[in-house]
Amino acid sequence: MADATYVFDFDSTLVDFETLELLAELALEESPDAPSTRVEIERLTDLAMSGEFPFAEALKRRLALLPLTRSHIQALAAEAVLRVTESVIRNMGFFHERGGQIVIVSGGFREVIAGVAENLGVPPDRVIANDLIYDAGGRVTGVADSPLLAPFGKAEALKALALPGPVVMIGDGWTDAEVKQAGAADRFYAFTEIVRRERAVAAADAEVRSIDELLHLEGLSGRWSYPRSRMRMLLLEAVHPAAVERLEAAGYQVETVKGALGEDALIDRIRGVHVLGVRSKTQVSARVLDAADKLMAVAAFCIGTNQIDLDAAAGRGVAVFNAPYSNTRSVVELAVGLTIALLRDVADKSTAMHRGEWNKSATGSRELRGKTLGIVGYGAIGSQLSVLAEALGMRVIFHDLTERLALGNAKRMHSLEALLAESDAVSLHVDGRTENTALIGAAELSRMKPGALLLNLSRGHVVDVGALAQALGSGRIGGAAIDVFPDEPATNADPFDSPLRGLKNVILTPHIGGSTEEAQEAIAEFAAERLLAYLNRGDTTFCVNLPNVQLAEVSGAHRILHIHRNQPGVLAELNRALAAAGLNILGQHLKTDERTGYVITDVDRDYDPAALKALKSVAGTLRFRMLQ
Ligand SMILES: NC(=O)c1ccc[n+]([C@@H]2O[C@H](COP(=O)([O-])OP(=O)(O)OC[C@H]3O[C@@H](n4cnc5c(N)ncnc54)[C@H](O)[C@@H]3O)[C@@H](O)[C@H]2O)c1
Ligand SMILES: O=C(O)CC[C@@H](O)C(=O)O
Repeated sequence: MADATYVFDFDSTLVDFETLELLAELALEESPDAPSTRVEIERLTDLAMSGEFPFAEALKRRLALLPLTRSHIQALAAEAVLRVTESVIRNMGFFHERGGQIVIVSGGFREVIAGVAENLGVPPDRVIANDLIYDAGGRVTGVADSPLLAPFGKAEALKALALPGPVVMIGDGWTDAEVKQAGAADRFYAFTEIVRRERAVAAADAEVRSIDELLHLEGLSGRWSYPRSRMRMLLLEAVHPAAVERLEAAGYQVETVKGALGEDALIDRIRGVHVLGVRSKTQVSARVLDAADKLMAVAAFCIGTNQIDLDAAAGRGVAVFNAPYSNTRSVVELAVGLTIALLRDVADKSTAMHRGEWNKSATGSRELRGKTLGIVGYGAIGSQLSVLAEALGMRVIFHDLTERLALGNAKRMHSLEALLAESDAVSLHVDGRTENTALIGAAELSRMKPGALLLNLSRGHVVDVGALAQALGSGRIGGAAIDVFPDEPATNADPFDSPLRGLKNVILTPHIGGSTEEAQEAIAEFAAERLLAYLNRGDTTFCVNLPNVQLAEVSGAHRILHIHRNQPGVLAELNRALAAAGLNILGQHLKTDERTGYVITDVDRDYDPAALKALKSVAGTLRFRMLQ
């Protein structure tokens, strides 16, 4: 199919607008009738594009409605080069390499199209469009007579060119569908990246949602790479819309679900999904991963990744990402606020006021200043809390399993027991590894200072809540602020229960440590970028279960990504397979961890797809994919 001629429509195909609608905006800026005129122009455009009204007549009527001048046309031409469709931008290489095989045919205006055609490498004599006529004052008075204005105009104009090879027509409108119907094209693809017109889709050989899909169907993309718009992303747990926007803008298909899904429900939904996005509630177990026939990556739109079976994912070549710092500050601010609220008994006093009770008393209320805060887990959150607490006048001690830099005057404690014995308030910020289950149980609570406070904003299983309820009930512990629970409801509609309900000086929050607008937006942007870097160029920076490799965009090459079990001889066998496929290696990178290896190989453009299949059978292969 390499010798085909590719004929592209312009409006809503190469660019993301309809010419006359944008001209209406420009020309009617000052007009009091602008809204009604715009509606009429949109109506005529839709009628013409869906084939319900003759194109030439619709063009004439729309032009008559607008006080158009040369400067409006020039302004639109300048804007058009900036409004090229996302998937056209991604596939500039195709347009530049095959400019001589491409024709642009449009009922729009040559002056508007010329700059875009030039940028795409399409020669001026391969642009078929209308020429505007101006009067002496530069006002548009109509369009020059051309075959485009006759019935089946595009088809007739193309026939006159006697194009070589099979002719492939790509466009969003009915006049594009007519090109094949009138015998001027062999195939018609309904292009729906910008607008989906049912009548054109029904008449098409296939619907393509992007240029990537077109190239895939025409066998022109790297035959192993997969068009983005066919890649399905499933984002659960009300991930912030900024992520959806970013991923859709990059050409991927995104589905969202508000709450978490249970294991069986997720197993039902995961088939055919290429990327899964979760927050803290959805358990991505080995069973889920077994059912995930297409899964390439999982993004945790949060810090914790204990809800994901990281080893099982690595064993299937599935990359897992998170957003390790985007909500850190939000958690810290809440921990500080909760400590003050506990020291001043704010929650109980407020509840009493709501019942109509006035209890002005200082008894038991204390300042933060001078108190000792014991931080368990001095990672990103713990160390940031240390800085803020010290700035508020607290004395900070901490305990961590690994060596951590003590910030400010914070003092390291060599055991949890020593920390518990000295702290007025203990704040837990350990990670969610299973070994941390019941890290704070009855024995640890009994080692705390009488009346001390406990805060848990880490993971629910870290505290034995039954033991805590007893210690609070007996007055041994003076108060607690708990944000995370062993059993958390999957959605806001599900009920919540805990032995901590109803106890005095206990503040319960619904796992909102990281739930600020700032944090959720930052997480969405960070995690979406990580996913795109991995999908589009193989970059695994910040991946939590595969070796981290930072990679630049692929340019002038195909990139082969090969994830394998870390066992002897894989690289040698891979390179033998590449040599047998006749591939010239332009660059290669291997990184391993104790269980997995990741090889990135950039090869020159000429390759035989059949021979590449051998790469899949290299012993130890977990996953293999090709970028272009
Ligand atoms: N409540 C929320 O909404 C919310 C928001 C974000 C993060 N989190 C949770 O907060 C926790 C901390 O997050 P982070 O970003 O600081 O993680 P981090 O990985 O940067 O830090 C965790 C620290 O805990 C230490 N640690 C682990 N087990 C320990 C133990 N038994 N004793 C002492 N130290 C131990 C680790 O060595 C590490 O330094 C995680 O569990 C995370 O899931 C909760
Ligand atoms: O947003 C969430 O569901 C979890 C937030 C928090 O626990 C995290 O790990 O970042």
